[in-house]
Amino acid sequence: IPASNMVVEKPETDDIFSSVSKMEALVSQENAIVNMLDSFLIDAKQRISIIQNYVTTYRQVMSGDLSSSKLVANPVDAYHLLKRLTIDWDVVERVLEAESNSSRNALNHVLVLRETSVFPNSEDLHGAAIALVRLQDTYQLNVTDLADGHYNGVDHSKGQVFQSRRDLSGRDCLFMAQHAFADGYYDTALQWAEAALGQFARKGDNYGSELETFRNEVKHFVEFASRVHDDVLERQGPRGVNWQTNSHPVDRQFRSGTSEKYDSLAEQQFTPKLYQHQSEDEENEHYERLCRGEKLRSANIEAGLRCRLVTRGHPALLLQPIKVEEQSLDPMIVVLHDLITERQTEILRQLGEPKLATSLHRGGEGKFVRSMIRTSKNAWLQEHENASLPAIRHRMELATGLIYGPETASEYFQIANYGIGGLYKTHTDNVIHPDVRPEDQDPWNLYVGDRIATLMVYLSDVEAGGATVFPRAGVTCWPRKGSAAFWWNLYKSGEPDLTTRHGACPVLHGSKWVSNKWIRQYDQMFVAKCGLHPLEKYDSLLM
Ligand SMILES: O=C(O)CCC(=O)C(=O)O
Ligand SMILES: [Fe+2]
Repeated sequence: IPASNMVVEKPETDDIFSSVSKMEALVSQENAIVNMLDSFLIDAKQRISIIQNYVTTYRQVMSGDLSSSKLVANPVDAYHLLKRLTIDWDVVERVLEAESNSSRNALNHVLVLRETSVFPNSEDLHGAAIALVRLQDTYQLNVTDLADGHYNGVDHSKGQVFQSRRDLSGRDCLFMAQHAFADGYYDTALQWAEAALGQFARKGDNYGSELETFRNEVKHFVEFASRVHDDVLERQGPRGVNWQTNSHPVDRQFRSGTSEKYDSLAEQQFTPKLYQHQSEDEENEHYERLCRGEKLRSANIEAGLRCRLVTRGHPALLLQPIKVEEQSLDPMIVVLHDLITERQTEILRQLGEPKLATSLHRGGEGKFVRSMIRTSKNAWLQEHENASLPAIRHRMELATGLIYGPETASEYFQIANYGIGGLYKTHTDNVIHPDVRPEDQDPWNLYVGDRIATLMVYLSDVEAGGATVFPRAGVTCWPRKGSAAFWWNLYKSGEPDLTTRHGACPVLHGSKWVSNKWIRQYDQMFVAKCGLHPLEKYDSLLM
């Protein structure tokens, strides 16, 4: 198996939050635990009532100013005293013993589950908290509404509104505030802290804390976070690669002295910077705006985009043409509607599901790492694993005019599933890196060439969020089950075309599945020929 087709190493303890598919397993897990606790509770209540009876009877007998000598003077009472401390006490003792066995059993049951099957750990909880903080920020959700479990979809024209079963408590909001702060969202950290007070004042918490104590906790956090907020704003400005603040300082005194400076900073308006290099920070800004569905291109450019049916005169396509929607002409990015059938999307998902492992991406030293830059799980499928796969591949070949068959021509099907807030920050799909020496490149990549093009099929709809965006090209593709996005990663000269840098937006609601097919350069030499000019580009689909 070529090394590059297997970039996934299963981490020793795989997290759960990065895939909705894994999260689903937790639901039945919790159900089993609660059923067990339920029967524990029924028995326990019986046992508690026996103990309660013992105590109540004693208190009844001893009520008033009854002295010990009076009690034992009465033969019936004396008899009862002896009975309580013999027979009755035996029963209570057995009940207490049963109680401790039973709670130990319940505990063991959960401990075994924890050892042997999917069970989240604190990393998962932090992952989920960071995901929420980022979703709020990316989609500019109202923090107070979100604390109430209430949020709008991304596409405002659809008017979708989501409501969760439970809201966030004051303490949950403070937890979010701390995560926002640690992740450099100094502005939203303060909003979360404010929401924390609101929620706590209205509903208290489950742990019995006093409002006053909680207020103090929040106050300390806010004082510290505000100082850092103002300091960062003063020194570094309101926004950078890994921090953001409000436009003005929180501290009023600080604000009044230097207000003009901040006013002018706040007035700086966003103007799209397309088809050219973007700094990391600019790229992020474009990414987020596109994720929210903002249009960054002129109406003029969008007016030139067309839909077409492609047949290439091929019999199979005459019967079932490819429905092409141009998303961008330069760079060429197209969506192929209904490329594969609903049934085929299900097959790909089902085959991928049991193999999902946390996605890795290339980190600083060229090593594959897992991080919050790519939060999803993925799996690789070889064609022989299912009889439907060659047919899917064949349709892809017809659609794009490229060669997929031999091991050297395209990679296995990669199946990916995104979890809560799952995303993949802007990147290129290229695997040959211009700044890495040839001897340090993966020899397989040098042998078969770079990923000349990407064909990515959406295997699910996504209720909200989860678009694929191209910050330099100003394009947003919305997931639709069975449809695919196609673009070129290389110029005809073989140089990487960085205008197709792209990313996956965080999933706001739902579960997103995609399947990637990466086509390698050298086997395409007779169908995707090289050009004469270094910046010459390929046509959308090879005709
Ligand atoms: O999921 C998406 O929308 C994009 C995925 C992607 O770019 C990748 O897997 O390389
Ligand atoms: Fe990609």
